[in-house]
Amino acid sequence: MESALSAVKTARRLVIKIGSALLVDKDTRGLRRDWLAALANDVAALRASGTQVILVSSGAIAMGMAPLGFTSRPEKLEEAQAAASVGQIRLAQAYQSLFEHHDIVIGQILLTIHELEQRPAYLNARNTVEALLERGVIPVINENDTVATSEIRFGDNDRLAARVAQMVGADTLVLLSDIDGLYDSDPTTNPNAKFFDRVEAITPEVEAMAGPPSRTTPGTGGMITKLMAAKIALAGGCSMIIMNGKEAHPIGRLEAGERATLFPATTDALTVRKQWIRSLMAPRGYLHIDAGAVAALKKGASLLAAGVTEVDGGFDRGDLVAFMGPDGHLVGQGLVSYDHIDALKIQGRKMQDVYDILGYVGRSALVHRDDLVLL
Ligand SMILES: Nc1ncnc2c1ncn2[C@@H]1O[C@H](COP(=O)(O)OP(=O)(O)O)[C@@H](O)[C@H]1O
Ligand SMILES: N[C@@H](CCC(=O)OP(=O)(O)O)C(=O)O
Repeated sequence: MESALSAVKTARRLVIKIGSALLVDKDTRGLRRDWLAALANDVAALRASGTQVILVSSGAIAMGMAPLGFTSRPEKLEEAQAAASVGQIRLAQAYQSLFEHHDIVIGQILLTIHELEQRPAYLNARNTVEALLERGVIPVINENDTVATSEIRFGDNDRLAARVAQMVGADTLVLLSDIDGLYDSDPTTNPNAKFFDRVEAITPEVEAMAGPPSRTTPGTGGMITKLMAAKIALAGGCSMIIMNGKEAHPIGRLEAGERATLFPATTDALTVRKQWIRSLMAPRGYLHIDAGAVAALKKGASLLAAGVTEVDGGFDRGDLVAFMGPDGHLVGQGLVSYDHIDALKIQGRKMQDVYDILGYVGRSALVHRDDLVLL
């Protein structure tokens, strides 16, 4: 049976969420520099073993409090946003300088719900993460607190991390928290609370264990937002782990047998994605493809522009298009990487020519193999 450790060890793509309470000392309000340096070590080890790591880091508001003279987390949105503005730049600086010691280049991405829910912003964000990972860069993601208004704000980074995990098709999401996992009631108030090392489903009974959101600690979410995150992650085919990250080297500690709560996914991210693509019913366009392309798709390849003989319809990048074989039959469908104007220009052409034709290099295939299904 999958354990929290194997969910980390076998992940090709791992999202690690770092809560505010870990990064910022609750008494001094300063950065826990040694802790972050040790985390950089863990991330370097994961990367060396071939795991792609994406970090979702809170801490902007907490880091901006001391410089602005706030002694508690500001209640007013504009004050929290001012703190985030001051704190985020410090946070990024800290990541940059501490990860540099391990020859790790980091890239900052600040997201709002908009980018996670609306195409083509979603596709741009996803492609940026892909481009960073291809180059060995560790993306460090936070909510863009300074522009997100209250109605469209996550506020906690648990759900943001789960949406990111879903967006990048991560296998496992690790929430590093100030608590080692889920108990049947809040263990900070009930010393007899029972710990779970595995939760198969987020039932109403499980949700009732989490209690209301916390507002007292440097973090914001409490256990309930972690369970909401688990629902999002599991729906995306991503397993989730809650573990205590307070002590240095949390990932190393997991390897040494430290306990954690695992929410195991019952399916993988790619299967979920393919099921979703299969369920889509309204193509915005048609790509007529030759016999060679049909054979390549059957072997699991991406659809290259070279195999396309005709482009029909007015579609945008990311829209659903259907593939028609040489005999006029429906072969499959997928999410296209170019809009119809550019697709028309590159149809039948080799990918090497795409730059000359379009003046930019898009994704290497017209429809990537992860974005298509045969019907
Ligand atoms: N059933 C529960 N199991 C574990 N923790 C719980 C539970 N109910 C409430 N909590 C509280 O949730 C807190 C974790 O949330 P939070 O402080 O927001 O963490 P983070 O900063 O990692 O986002 C714990 O410290 C604990 O007080
Ligand atoms: N984006 C906010 C995150 C808010 C926050 O503290 O989230 P969490 O650590 O999930 O409780 C920040 O950087 O301050």
